Amino acid sequence: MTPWPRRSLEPRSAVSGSESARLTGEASPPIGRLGLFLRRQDEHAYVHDLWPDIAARLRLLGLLGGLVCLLGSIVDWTQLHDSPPFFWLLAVRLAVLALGLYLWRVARPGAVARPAQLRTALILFELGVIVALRLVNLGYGEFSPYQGLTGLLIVASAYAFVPMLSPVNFWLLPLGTASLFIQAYGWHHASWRDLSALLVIALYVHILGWMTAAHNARSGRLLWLERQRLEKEMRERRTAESNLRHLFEVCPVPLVLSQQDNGSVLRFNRAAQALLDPERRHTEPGSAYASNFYADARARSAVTDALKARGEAGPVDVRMLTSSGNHIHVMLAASSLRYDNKAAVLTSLVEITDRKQREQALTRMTQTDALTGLYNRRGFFERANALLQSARDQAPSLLLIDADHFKRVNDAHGHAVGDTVLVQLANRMNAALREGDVIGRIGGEEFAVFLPATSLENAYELADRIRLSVSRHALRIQGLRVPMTLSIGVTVLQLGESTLEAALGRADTAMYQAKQNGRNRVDLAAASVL
Ligand SMILES: Nc1nc2c(ncn2[C@@H]2O[C@H](COP(=O)(O)OP(=O)(O)OP(=O)(O)O)[C@@H](O)[C@H]2O)c(=O)[nH]1
Repeated sequence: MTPWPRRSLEPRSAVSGSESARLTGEASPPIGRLGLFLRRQDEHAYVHDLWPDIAARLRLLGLLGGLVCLLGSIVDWTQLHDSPPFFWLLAVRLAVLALGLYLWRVARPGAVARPAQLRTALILFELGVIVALRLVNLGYGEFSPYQGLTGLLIVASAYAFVPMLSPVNFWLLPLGTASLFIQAYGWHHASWRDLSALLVIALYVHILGWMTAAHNARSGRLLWLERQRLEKEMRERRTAESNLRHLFEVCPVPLVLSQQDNGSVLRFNRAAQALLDPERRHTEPGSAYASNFYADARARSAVTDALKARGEAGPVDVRMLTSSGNHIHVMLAASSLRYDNKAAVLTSLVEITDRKQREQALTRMTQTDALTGLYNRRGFFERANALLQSARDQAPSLLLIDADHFKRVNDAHGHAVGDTVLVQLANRMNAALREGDVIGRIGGEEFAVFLPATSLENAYELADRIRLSVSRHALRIQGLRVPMTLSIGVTVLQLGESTLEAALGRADTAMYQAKQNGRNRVDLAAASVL
């Protein structure tokens, strides 16, 4: 007999709410004292669902029980030979076999699950066995304690083995034993001495049997409810997952799901595929890496660092590279999550290339001198100050260049020619510069040049080259020969100087000094020694 936890030995009040609800969620069907569902439709669903197991046990019971009952005829023969009681007992045993076969048929392999029919067939078979046992006692015309013990053994196996499908199954077993005692005492006049020992065993078998059967019935039903709940949860989870997957796919915002550890792309949604991989080169999971799509490694590591530190990054504007090699601008936001039990990153992208280009065009406009195409004053200071902040090992130098007697050009040839002179001067200066130098027109006929990592000596040489390139070859404008000269002030910045202002003041003084000293000159700022 199966052991069970101590608390289940005590008869229970109906576990309608608490336990089954705790195990199976709010709306669990109530279970009664006998471990059966209180509602018929719940019992029906339970048997229907566990049909293969329940039917297998009952068809074995029907077939074996019926055959064993028939085999009892051999014992009848040894007792009764070919007397009339032998034949009517044979008829009774055949009837029990028929009921057993009926139970087998209802529960046969492949049969349609019919819980109500199965319940009836089981009750009929049990009734048949009880009636047959009583008639055997009657046919033998005597009562022996061995017959009583055999009956109790059958009862004990029934409690342990037969699945209880209705309260009738519980009541029939003690009813069968009670009928045995009534028959033994009332019909066969058995002595109380013989019956008392059997009565103690019978009470023990029935009390233990009821508890075992009720415990088994309850455990089976609770397990079934738990399984139902889990299956429901799984179904709901699968539905939620499929909805999410669908939403992910059709979401108009480009979304990329990637592994956090190596950046391997697990999935693009349609919009992200169209944006980052228009030629659909990476349709298989793992065939692309998120890092491939960043145009700027620094932006990529900023996003990665933020994800590691806070679990999310952005929104931030990032330049990206599509799989076809085009640069695009996106506003990127990313957050860490778990996917397939691994750390993953969901990145959303909003393309802002047009906006960015408009912004850049606008910025260029506000930073550019419309006449010469050089930086204007604002643009020059923004660019040069940015370079100044990043100056590390060698200090930069600054030139301030002013056209000499420019007013005379305007006066002599008109403003339009003056404009062209400014453009040609800008071109000549530009031609003398290296890549990385920054030149701007910061006043009417005044230019500034920022020379990153340039010594005063080199800056002086460059300034003089510029001066000579203008003074040695007069400008030619619409057939006019316009000789021009430049006065240039030169200064070097100190490492650690945070703005250009002081340096510009020094260069301006040096340039003014050059004017004073006769123009067409390069002068160094005071305290600057070559
Ligand atoms: N054509 C033209 N002239 C300009 C522009 N901006 C400023 N100017 C003129 O440049 C001249 C500057 O004259 P000044 O400040 O007296 O200087 P300068 O004649 O070059 O004499 P010094 O600087 O002392 O050598 C003025 O006549 C301005 O009108 C411009 O964009 N186009």
